[in-house]
Amino acid sequence: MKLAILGYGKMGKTVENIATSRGHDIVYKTSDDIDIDRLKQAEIAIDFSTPEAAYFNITTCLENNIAIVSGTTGWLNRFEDAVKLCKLQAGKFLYASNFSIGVNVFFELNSQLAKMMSGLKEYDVKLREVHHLEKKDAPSGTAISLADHIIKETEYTNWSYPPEDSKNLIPIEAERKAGVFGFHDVTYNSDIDTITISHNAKSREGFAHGAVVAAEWIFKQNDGVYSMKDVLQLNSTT
Ligand SMILES: NC(=O)C1=CN([C@@H]2O[C@H](COP(=O)(O)OP(=O)(O)OC[C@H]3O[C@@H](n4cnc5c(N)ncnc54)[C@H](O)[C@@H]3O)[C@@H](O)[C@H]2O)C=CC1
Ligand SMILES: O=C(O)C1=N[C@H](C(=O)O)C[C@H](O)C1
Repeated sequence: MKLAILGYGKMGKTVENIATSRGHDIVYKTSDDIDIDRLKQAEIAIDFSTPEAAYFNITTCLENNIAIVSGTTGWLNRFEDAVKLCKLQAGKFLYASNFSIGVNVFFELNSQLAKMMSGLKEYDVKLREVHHLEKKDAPSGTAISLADHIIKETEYTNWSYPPEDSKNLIPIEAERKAGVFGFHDVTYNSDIDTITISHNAKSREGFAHGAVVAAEWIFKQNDGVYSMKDVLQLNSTT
């Protein structure tokens, strides 16, 4: 595939290595405003930019008939607008708060566990995420996805950050620590015991690999808005 990389930072560079090793051509990469003529040389774009830039990058791709895969977090207040534009333009758009296969398995586990815990009123849930010091947004996109998945299965109505002590809200704690690529855990606590599930990323390879696999997958699909669930087709009941 002829690929454009929008956001040539830590993730953009890891994507470049993996995409090149899988035989793709990087025809355009930028860490700044898009040059549309250069973007148009690509068949598909992968965006790992910033919360401020992502929406513009995604919509610019859709307006120019370039399929777009985005993993940028912290811009989702505009997600529905991007979905509308994708449908209007008959484009291809895939978003994931986390592209790693392990985290997508963890998402399924989290939903299953939430379903099991939903009737057990003696337990309270909380989420925790730890990331490297350069991360711009908090809480992480992955933590928000985990909270949204729990909300779907239980009586919790929303999440809180910074964490609030409220029965209806799922508290999310965020910590910034050197060298952490991405750690998430979900804990159910009662007076009797504690149940915790967690995921720890050992590098950025898993995120970048998943994003390139998602780009290869969407390249072969019809127009539409897709998620990693569509790509991975994990064998689950949720
Ligand atoms: N979905 C997933 O699996 C993952 C998502 N992320 C997310 O990806 C994003 C990027 O993460 P990192 O690479 O660690 O950050 P980074 O700060 O290393 O890289 C971001 C790059 O975007 C550039 N940039 C700024 N304005 C731009 C614009 N208008 N157009 C294009 N590029 C622009 C910056 O100069 C920088 O080089 C973050 O939102 C992060 O949360 C990170 C890892 C995995
Ligand atoms: O910024 C990061 O590094 C990461 N961001 C994503 C998020 O916000 O969930 C995914 C991963 O945890 C790494």
